[in-house]
Amino acid sequence: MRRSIADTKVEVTRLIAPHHVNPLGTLYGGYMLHWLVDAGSIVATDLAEANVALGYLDRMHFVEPIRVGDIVKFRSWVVYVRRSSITVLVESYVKRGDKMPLATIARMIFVKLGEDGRPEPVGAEVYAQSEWERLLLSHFSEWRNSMEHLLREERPAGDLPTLGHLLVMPEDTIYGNIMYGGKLLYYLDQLAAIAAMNFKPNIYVTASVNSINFRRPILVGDVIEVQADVDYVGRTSLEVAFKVYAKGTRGRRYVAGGYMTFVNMTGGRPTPLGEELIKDPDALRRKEIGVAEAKALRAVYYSEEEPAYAAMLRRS
Ligand SMILES: CC(=O)SCCNC(=O)CCNC(=O)[C@H](O)C(C)(C)COP(=O)(O)OP(=O)(O)OC[C@H]1O[C@@H](n2cnc3c(N)ncnc32)[C@H](O)[C@@H]1OP(=O)(O)O
Repeated sequence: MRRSIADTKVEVTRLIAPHHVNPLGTLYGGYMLHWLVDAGSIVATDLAEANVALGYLDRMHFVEPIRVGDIVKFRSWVVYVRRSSITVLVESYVKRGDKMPLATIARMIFVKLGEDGRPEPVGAEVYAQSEWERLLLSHFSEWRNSMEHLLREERPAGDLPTLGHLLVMPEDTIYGNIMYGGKLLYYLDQLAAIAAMNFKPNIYVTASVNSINFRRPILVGDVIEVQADVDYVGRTSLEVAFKVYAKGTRGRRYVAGGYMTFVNMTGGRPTPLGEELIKDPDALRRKEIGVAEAKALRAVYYSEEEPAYAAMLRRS
């Protein structure tokens, strides 16, 4: 089966309710992460016509605050297919009068699963028929093919402080007894924010997820151990590194890991943290890339014709 990238598009719209927002009145990052994974899972499942596993979520930026009563529109596309993996772009936008700025963007890699739960050929491909589709296909094929070493990465040896444990319940799952990636991200956003608050008690908002690798599946009945620590503090932002282990009848195994950036909004706007700290020198590089990308994303808007990401690529 062959479909143009444009033909894979899936749209979902949501209304923001009071229980979705933090004390500042802006949307909790965990809800947004869950909804982005929903939008990505739908478009990947639709193409694969089978179960798909979320394996990797690349830098995901929150570029526009969202408040109660906002209408948020999500659009997702399959932008590249390899043997058994499906690369997906998800964008969300928020209505502001007659304009719709980009609220978030996420790039995800899913893997098609066979009946036995193992990766299986997708059996479908996407092609480009317009200029923006060619731009995205060329960009994402290059990006995806450069990712292999990151997807296979085990976290470096050495533990971070253990922040908490969770028991995986049936309501946390997606297929059979596998924990849903959107639900894990929902919990991780809260736990990483707690790591930030343990470092300094402030009001933090999630600015970005700087990558997360879903290395192994987590099953119902597993106990998840979340380790997290602040590894970088800038003027008003800090990064939390986290590692996730699952413990159960199959022993203790490393299942996921990544980084999230939070901004101190205690003063109602980005507020100095009062001390700078660099535990992980790579965090500086992640921050520079993230800041540049978020700036580029703030300059593009919803367009009926194409993803905002295409406009951003043209400008860069
Ligand atoms: C929708 C959801 O939320 S699902 C629930 C959350 N996600 C999960 O539980 C997934 C946990 N991770 C896993 O189960 C495994 O790491 C998998 C299925 C992603 C990959 O399994 P592996 O045994 O490494 O697969 P294998 O070596 O056969 O490679 C198969 C494909 O997976 C890709 N792959 C391997 N690891 C990853 C990863 N972490 N992220 C994305 N793709 C990956 C490979 O590049 C290969 O792609 P290709 O066929 O297009 O070239």
